[in-house]
Amino acid sequence: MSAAIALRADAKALAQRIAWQDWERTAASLDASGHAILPGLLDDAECRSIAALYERPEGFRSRVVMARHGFGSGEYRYFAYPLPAAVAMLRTAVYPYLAPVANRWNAAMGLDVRYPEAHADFLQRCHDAGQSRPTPLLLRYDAGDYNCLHQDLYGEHVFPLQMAVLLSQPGTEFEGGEFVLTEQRPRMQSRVEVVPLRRGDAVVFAVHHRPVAGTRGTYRINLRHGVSRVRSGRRHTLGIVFHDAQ
Ligand SMILES: O=C(O)CCC(=O)C(=O)O
Ligand SMILES: [Fe+2]
Repeated sequence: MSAAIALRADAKALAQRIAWQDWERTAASLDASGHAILPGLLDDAECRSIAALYERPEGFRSRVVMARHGFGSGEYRYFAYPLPAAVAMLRTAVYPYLAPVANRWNAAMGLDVRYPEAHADFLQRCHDAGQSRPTPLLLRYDAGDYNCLHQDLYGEHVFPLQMAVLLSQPGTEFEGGEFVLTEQRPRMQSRVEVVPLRRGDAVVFAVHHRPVAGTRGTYRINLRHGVSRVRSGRRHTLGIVFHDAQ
């Protein structure tokens, strides 16, 4: 079998895995808690081959050493365009399932921005506004590394949901390094959620805020995400942000 045929077969399998996710449950979970797990989005071979790209810098536009910026410890690289096929597929094929949630959230929060059905149309909006640098990224953490709580905002245009796929197996390849989310509710103390992921699972989560229905109407809560300290081993993640960067 030629490499091209193998690649097409993989693309079909990945497209099917995306389509077969329970998107109704995902939307309900996003509404209820601001995040949702997509189990087994990538298979082990895909996780391994995407993580291995980290050692091939020619496919990336930049490298960030987190400690230099006070972001934490560890490093990441932003992919260059054209994105690797699997990364591009994840971004364009997952987006249409999330756009209706994003539109509902904006309506609930009284925000006028609406998102088109196709990712290409949203990217065009970003690019027309000068946000044209690709934001999908690959992260690498070794023992002692962590990612401080943050929000991935890269300009005026923001798609309010993003996704991270865990590429390493907890318990065998690394220990610690939990994905965490915090929610800052108005006039209340912050709440933290630890998201249990296995290799190949993705977490979809709010980039910066989400609506919550209260007794006196809908209010907006502020979210941040990060990664607790990796206690041993090496942990890789693929980050999919749907807006591009200035
Ligand atoms: O490594 C992680 O799990 C989180 C990565 C992250 O901050 C992101 O994908 O935006
Ligand atoms: Fe992030």
